[in-house]
Amino acid sequence: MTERGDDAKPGFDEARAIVTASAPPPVELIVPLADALGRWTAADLFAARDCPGFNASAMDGFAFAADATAAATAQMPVALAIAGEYRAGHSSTAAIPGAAYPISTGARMPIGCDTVITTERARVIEKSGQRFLVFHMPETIGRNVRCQGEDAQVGALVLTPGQRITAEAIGALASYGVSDVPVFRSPGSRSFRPVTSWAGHPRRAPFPMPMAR
Ligand SMILES: Nc1nc2c(c(=O)[nH]1)N[C@H]1C(S)=C(S)[C@@H](COP(=O)(O)OP(=O)(O)OC[C@H]3O[C@@H](n4cnc5c(N)ncnc54)[C@H](O)[C@@H]3O)O[C@H]1N2
Ligand code: MOO
Repeated sequence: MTERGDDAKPGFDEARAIVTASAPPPVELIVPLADALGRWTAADLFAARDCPGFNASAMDGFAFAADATAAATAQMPVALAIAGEYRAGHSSTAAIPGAAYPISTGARMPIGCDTVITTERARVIEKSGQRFLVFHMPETIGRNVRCQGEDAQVGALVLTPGQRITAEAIGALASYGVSDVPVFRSPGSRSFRPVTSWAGHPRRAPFPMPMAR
């Protein structure tokens, strides 16, 4: 930083040293996540749960086990009987082997299903009142599925001390089940002692600061 060249006033580094020396050590607080925006972390933060918390569909479509489509060709298509239904909020139950399930974005995958085809790509036929999902080629396993813990696993280190809690961090912490956040109390004007030897002129810290919160 440039020095001011004015003997009556300290240069930047000296001024900073004076202010730093007059500041008390930072105070740690635990605040609810909703009050953490803009603060600085005071400790390591760990994911409190897996994110996603369960295997979920990333698309509206049909869930099935990709294995069941392995033999599909244009000449010998594979037809999976459409059963049940999985909507967001439903619990997961065991799939009938070889069946396909209508599923919505965010819904839990049926146990035993590992792949989702979107409604747009799905070819559905009906025979004698039963609907079938038809494949003319094998489907890639894992497509359109968000796996439990793929963003963060419970216990994963999410933030280290001294990091600014941004809006993005708030969203991530909420997803990871973190509800209370260790932060440093924001400095307030009352945190600083008056500076009494400022080139002989009693002064206070020369800039306005927010009150402690
Ligand atoms: N077969 C396909 N599936 C999906 C596709 C696709 O192209 N084909 N796109 C995927 C993508 S990308 C996304 S993103 C998701 C979107 O699904 P969501 O369920 O997340 O979103 P919506 O259907 O729009 O539902 C949102 C729902 O929330 C209501 N809303 C909006 N704001 C608020 C608020 N502040 N508080 C409460 N509720 C709110 C809104 O009215 C809607 O009802 O789909 C993939 N799947
Ligand atoms: O419309 Mo989306 O791309 O997952 O947010």
